[in-house]
Order: sequence, then structure tokens, then C-alpha cells
Amino acid sequence: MAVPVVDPPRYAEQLEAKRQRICAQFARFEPPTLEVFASPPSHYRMRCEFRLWHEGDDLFYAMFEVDPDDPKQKTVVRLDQYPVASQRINALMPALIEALRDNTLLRRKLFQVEFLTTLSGEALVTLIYHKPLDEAWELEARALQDALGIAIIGRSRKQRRVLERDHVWERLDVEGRTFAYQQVENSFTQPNAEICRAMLGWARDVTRGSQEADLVELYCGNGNFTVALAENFRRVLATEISRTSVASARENLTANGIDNVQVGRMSAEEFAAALKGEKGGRRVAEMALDDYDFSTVLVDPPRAGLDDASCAQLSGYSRIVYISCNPDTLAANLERLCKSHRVTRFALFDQFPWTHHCECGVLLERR
Ligand SMILES: C[S@@+](CC[C@H](N)C(=O)[O-])C[C@H]1O[C@@H](n2cnc3c(N)ncnc32)[C@H](O)[C@@H]1O
Repeated sequence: MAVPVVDPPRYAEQLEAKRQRICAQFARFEPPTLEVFASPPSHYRMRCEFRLWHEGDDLFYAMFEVDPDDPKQKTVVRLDQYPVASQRINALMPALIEALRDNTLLRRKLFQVEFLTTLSGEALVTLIYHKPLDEAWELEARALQDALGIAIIGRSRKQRRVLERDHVWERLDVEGRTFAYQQVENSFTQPNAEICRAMLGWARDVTRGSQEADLVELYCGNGNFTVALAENFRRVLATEISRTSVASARENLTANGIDNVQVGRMSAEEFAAALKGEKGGRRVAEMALDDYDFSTVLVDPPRAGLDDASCAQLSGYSRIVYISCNPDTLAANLERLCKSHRVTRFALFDQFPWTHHCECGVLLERR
């Protein structure tokens, strides 16, 4: 992997190259005009992780640059600032190094630092060690927490010491509404907050006026889309595999005063079986699937996309909203889905500027 080179004057050019690539890759599905959502050209990533490199008395953040021709060849890249990351992370980077450099207890065997920040400047910092973390470490870490105005978590093998809290609260303004999201350390959240706002706005737009029927959502994470879309539907059933994310999604529904959503902890594959009546059990019974009238399904899967069985199940809904972080698996899935549906909205969200990665949104409607 290459460390992204941020060059704001060239931002429009790199986005145009992505637009052309996505238009060419998806032309065979005859989509409407691609809607393109630009990212801030720098300081857009709200979470980042760095290795911490010790060189004598010196200490710095590092990433590895991998040689594409020989993946075993890695070069350490020193990073004193990281323009990909939020302004808050960049402000904390030197302040944290200064505080750690002469503090043997906090510095020794520290090998990784993870930052999780919000648009309002909240910051959670995870320090990861190759040593057990004791009371003496905690005392020093608490002093550091107060000095920098951050929350700290210490991690080591089989240990996770949460000093203050294990999450931040992000607030995203979308179409004149403010949605609050608890984002928990070490669990999935959309990394680019401005692009996340754009994705939520787009998803609200493509599902507007669906209050007659219900939404089923797979891969709901911490309820990112669920919270923003709930008022567009009569009821919502959302599912997700991660226990932490499910707990967070429920917390987020309460925090946003939403009462027409049920979140179930279940893999997408198990849920597909439950919908076909092939899986029973307490969790399936609690969902009371017969009470729903699903008109729309929203999926936001990991990079691997959907398997054949999931595509077959999706084909049963009149409307499919597919959010994808991997155009290749999206295209493969569209081969299948476009047999029964046509693409009626198509969006490119520049979630990962300066990399070849693209996030896409597709609305499919039954032919
Ligand atoms: C790209 S994230 C999207 C999360 C959420 N929609 C959001 O906007 O933040 C994919 C999510 O799928 C979940 N996941 C991964 N494999 C899964 C599976 N087999 N079944 C259900 N959920 C899965 C992950 O835990 C993660 O929360």
C-alpha cells in the first residue's frame, strides 16, 4: 500500500479520473448520469492508525510503503503530519509525541497509536503496547489524557484499559437535521465524515416518500444509514454481525429518538436463511418477520460484496439501495441484479481521495 500524496490543487483532476473510470466500468449497466460527491481535498479522515517508531531517543509516527512488485519489501515512511487525517489528529500528532518522548513508562514498548476524532474535535486515542499495562501506567496515562484534552484507551495482549470512555459522539448535519452517532473504538465507522454526510443525504433522497412500506437493511454497522433513513419508512429492520456495532446502533436509535426500528444481531447469510424460512430460533422469532412489508432493501457490505444467495434474495425486493466500497464486487453483483432490476440512480462518493479506492451508491428498481 502506498501512503497517499495529498496535493489539493490537483484534487479536481484526481476526482475526474475516478469519474471516468467508474463511468467506463459501469457503462454496460446503462446507468443514468453519475452523481459525483467531492471530498474535502485534505484533512478528511476522522480516524487513523500509525505505527510508532523508536530510533534511539527519537520517536515518530510511521506507515509502511509496500513495493508493489515485491510485497515483502516494506519501507518505513516517517510522518510528522498526515494531511489525510483530520485537523484534530494533526494537532494531536506532535503534542502526543512531545508528551511521550521523555516519559519512559508511557513510551516503552508502545508500538501503535490509533486516533478517532469527530468534526467537533472530540478525540479518543488508543495506545497499543507489547507489555502489560499496570496501575503505574494508568496514572501516567490519566495525566496525559488531562494534559491533551483527549480520552485514552490502553491496549495490550488480552488487555483493554478504558480510562474515560470507549467512544466518541459524532454529529452529522444532513438536510437541515442533525444526527448523533456513538462511534466506538475499534469498530467500523465511515472514515470520511463529510462524505458520510453526502452519502446519508443521497440515501435519504433516493428513498424519500416510502412511508407506506418498510425497509430491511443488511450490514447496518452502528446504524449510520438506519438513523438517517428511519423517518422515510413505516418501519425498519436492520441487521449486523458485530456485537459492538449492534449495541452501538441501538444506542444511536435511542439518542436520536427513533422508535420504528428493530436491530438484530445476525450475519447477512443467516438472515437470508431466516427470510426464506430456513432458519428458526429465538433471535429470528423476536424479529416477527411476518409483520413487515418490505419494499426496499439497503446493503452496505464489506469489500467482498455479496454472495450469490444474497443477490438472489435482494432480487425479491422492488427497490435495492446498494452502497459499495469496492467497484469490482459491485459490478460483479450488478451482473446478477440487473437481470431483474435497472439502475435508476448512480453515485460516486470520494471517500478515499488520493487512492484508487471509490465508494459508490446505486439505486436499483424492479424492471
Ligand atoms: C462497510 S461496513 C458498513 C457499516 C454501516 N452501514 C455504516 O455505514 O457505517 C460493513 C459492515 O458489515 C458488517 N459485516 C461484515 N460481515 C458481515 C456478515 N457476514 N453479515 C452481517 N454483517 C457483516 C461489518 O461488521 C460492518 O459493520
